[in-house]
Amino acid sequence: MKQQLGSEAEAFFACYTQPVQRGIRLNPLKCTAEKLAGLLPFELEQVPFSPLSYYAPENFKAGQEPLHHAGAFYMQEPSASAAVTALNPQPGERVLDLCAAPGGKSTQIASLLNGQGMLWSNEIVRGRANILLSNIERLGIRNAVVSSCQPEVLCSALAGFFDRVLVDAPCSGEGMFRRDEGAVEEWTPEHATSCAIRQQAILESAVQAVRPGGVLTYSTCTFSPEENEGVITEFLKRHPEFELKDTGLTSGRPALEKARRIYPMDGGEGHFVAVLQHTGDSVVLPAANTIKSSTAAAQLQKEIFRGILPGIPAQFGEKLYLLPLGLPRLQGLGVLRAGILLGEEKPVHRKGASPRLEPAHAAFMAAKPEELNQCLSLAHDDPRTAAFLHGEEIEAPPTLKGYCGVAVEGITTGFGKCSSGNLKNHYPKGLRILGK
Ligand SMILES: C[S@@+](CC[C@H](N)C(=O)[O-])C[C@H]1O[C@@H](n2cnc3c(N)ncnc32)[C@H](O)[C@@H]1O
Repeated sequence: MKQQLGSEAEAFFACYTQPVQRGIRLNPLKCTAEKLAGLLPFELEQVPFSPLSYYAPENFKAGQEPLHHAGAFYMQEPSASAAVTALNPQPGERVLDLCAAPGGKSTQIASLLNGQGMLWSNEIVRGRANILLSNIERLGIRNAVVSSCQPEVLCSALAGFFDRVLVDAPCSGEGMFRRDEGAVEEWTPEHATSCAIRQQAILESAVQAVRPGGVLTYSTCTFSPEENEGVITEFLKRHPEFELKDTGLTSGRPALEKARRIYPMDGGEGHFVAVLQHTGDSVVLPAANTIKSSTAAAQLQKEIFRGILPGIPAQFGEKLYLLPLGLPRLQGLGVLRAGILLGEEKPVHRKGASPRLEPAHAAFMAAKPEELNQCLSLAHDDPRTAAFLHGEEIEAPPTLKGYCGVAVEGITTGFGKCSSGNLKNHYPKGLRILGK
């Protein structure tokens, strides 16, 4: 680091005697900056890497905040938000996040797509893909596909399909040293070299998925030149059809002239970001999906939502979905979720009876209160909010009957089933706040 930073090395090492920098990112799909500022127990101070991100105090316990359960924000290390700012996704585009769990950058991409276009979030490790999916659900993202697939399989099946691809690569994690002692213990020079080999391999897969004219953004949270400038220099040698573009970031400092390095003294824990543009010719797109519309899914959609949302109501096994428009073929790509999970068909053990349609938590999370047929509105400090998040039955106006959303401060946070002035709790057991 002394060699890399020269006269700034002292300032760099001095940062390691300071507390870790934490960040919180607004989810504009569900909340506004004014609402967030009014309800959080600290002042919002903007970070220099993304207009949606703010610093958070070291002792802030997000999991205890009803607004976190509502999906109003995502906790993200401040400099990590720089990669998606540089990726610069535009509403209506198709964007692939190839190494996506736990979902910090995917949920940021979804915020910028603003419900238009398609986000494909992939995570190779299945257990981590489940965490990614739960964050996609919590933030109410409607237009995402979540998969757990090998990058080479996914990217060759979806060749040329994406306007923008993000590779937020697994790395030696030097930018994590202040918050994760495990990262310090794991670090060896050999580990950095093996990471660089893996990063090259992931980029070799990713490159196939980018359409001509499209953008490939590479990021890591390490300072090692081998995994950053080294990987990009090698990539450009192998791929003359790509050129390095300016990241558009003004914070941090230049690397390879157009890429960007962020160090702890720049206001975040540390990141490297490079933007590569495909300058090649046209490509053959993957086959479109031909999915039959399902009447059960359409019916469940009507039971939950007031109006018709864009998408294709579809059924796979007992599960009912509202699929995003323009999906490619999904077979063999380890897809865990496409679009909104509306709910499930449950068999009724009575002769001639049609199956019961049971809504899913995810369907309510993706809705604004005004889009729901029924919704119980609570203030964040209403004792029923805490009781609901603990999994308890709560009081509701007797006029509410059947499945009903629960909104905290105007943000849908879950649902329940109302009868006789009570709401039976359907807040998922795994998400409940334990203890009082
Ligand atoms: C830096 S993390 C991604 C963080 C994520 N983008 C976010 O912002 O929340 C890198 C991810 O790559 C995954 N990964 C590990 N080996 C991989 C491989 N060979 N190919 C693709 N992804 C891999 C890891 O499981 C990890 O979730």
